[in-house]
Amino acid sequence: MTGTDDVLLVHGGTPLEGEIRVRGAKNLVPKAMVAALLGSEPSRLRNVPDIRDVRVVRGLLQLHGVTVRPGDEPGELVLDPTHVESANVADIDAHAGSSRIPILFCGPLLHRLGHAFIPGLGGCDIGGRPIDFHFDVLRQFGATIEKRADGQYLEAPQRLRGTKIRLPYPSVGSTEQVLLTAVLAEGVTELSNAAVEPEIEDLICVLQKMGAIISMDTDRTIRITGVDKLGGYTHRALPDRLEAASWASAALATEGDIYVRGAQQRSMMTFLNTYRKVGGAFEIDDEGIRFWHPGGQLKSIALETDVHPGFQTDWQQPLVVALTQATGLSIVHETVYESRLGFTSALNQMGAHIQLYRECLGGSDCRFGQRNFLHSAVVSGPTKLQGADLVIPDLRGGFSYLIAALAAQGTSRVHGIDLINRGYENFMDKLVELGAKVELPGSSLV
Ligand SMILES: CC(=O)N[C@H]1[C@@H](OP(=O)(O)OP(=O)(O)OC[C@H]2O[C@@H](n3ccc(=O)[nH]c3=O)[C@H](O)[C@@H]2O)O[C@H](CO)[C@@H](O)[C@@H]1O
Ligand SMILES: C=C(OP(=O)(O)O)C(=O)O
Repeated sequence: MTGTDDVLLVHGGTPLEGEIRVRGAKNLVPKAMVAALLGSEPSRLRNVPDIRDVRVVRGLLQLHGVTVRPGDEPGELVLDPTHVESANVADIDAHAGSSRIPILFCGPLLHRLGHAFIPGLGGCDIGGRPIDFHFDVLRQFGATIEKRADGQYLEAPQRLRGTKIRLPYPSVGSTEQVLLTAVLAEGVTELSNAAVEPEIEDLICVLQKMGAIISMDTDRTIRITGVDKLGGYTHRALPDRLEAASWASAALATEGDIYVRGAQQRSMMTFLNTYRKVGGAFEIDDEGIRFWHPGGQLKSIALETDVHPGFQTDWQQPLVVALTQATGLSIVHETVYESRLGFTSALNQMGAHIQLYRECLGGSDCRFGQRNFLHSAVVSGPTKLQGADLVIPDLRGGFSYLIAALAAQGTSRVHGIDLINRGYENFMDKLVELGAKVELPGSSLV
């Protein structure tokens, strides 16, 4: 989708109603694909969504000699790493800026080839997003790293060695970096202050199936005993709890009713508690979760994003749109990313009342309180939203703009919708299935 195709006209005011399905998690699937690189046999990954981050990783794996082909069932990939080889730097560099996943190729490539080239990373522009923890831990394993103009060059002169690591913050990517590196390193690795998101647990399940030895304590400590060789895996990816929550927020903001097939209670407990506090209704069965607006007024809340088991930061932006419809003052304290509230200025143009603050509002102090970042918000509601011209800033911000446009009176022009394909499978088809009145300019209602 490019040029004018990248604009969507959204005619708001219709509740979203019906059923959609979420497949494997954007924040697990590409990493499980990278894990396949560590094996000496093919792996089978099921429940793979057709999203851009998956395509990027597939391309990078293929450049390194991994064959990737569809498996027997829809959404299954077979990844064969038997002939891993060095890739051309210029070919890898063509993926610069496309996703955050390339950084996770470091450990597997160092084990398989003794060297790795990592291009500039992409991902959402919601903060500085440094990768210092990643390189600090890789150095501790024994890797050397050289930053050049086009990217990072890494080498492992000898087999990487297990080590004792304490992360300064429970970073998801850095925890995964340690896991993907430690499993084949010599000796034991002890990682403390690790992230323990459900996607990390699922990655550990993948690695255990391959032959890794990994234990998790209740105090954010993960111990990995390195092994000499790993095999392949067969794994069904856990469902995307972030996409599921986005549709749940869309149901609330548009006064709709959406059954999200595939949504799982276990990984969404914190979201579900918050949803209930706001006044949203849900019903859980074996196949998914139905989310709906039960009528009456929504309630304002105090919300703080945090690492798991806290309220996931990627749930924040879509839910804020629903909070514009709640009665009273809601407080949102974003503690994971320093710049994840900028998207609210467009909501204000649509009629919302959202004021940003540099202070840590709503309870605890976070890393950003003394550093001048607008990372707290007060949302006053309810406010009627009006259609507007919107430019999508990032993945979840983009989905939030779609929700806002659907909840608004009148027509919105949403620019940059291709970005949403990075993490939401077939979102246009799903919108149409739910009764949204959306239109690509120049064509009839889709
Ligand atoms: C592809 C993927 O899985 N993305 C998810 C992953 O991102 P990602 O793995 O990039 O997020 P991290 O958990 O690493 O980042 C959390 C915080 O740690 C900081 N940090 C991180 C690494 C580092 O080397 N130095 C550093 O300072 C970041 O700037 C951020 O403030 O976890 C985030 C937190 O749940 C989610 O929002 C993203 O959707
Ligand atoms: C921040 C996100 O993703 P990424 O880390 O891929 O940018 C997200 O999924 O909301």
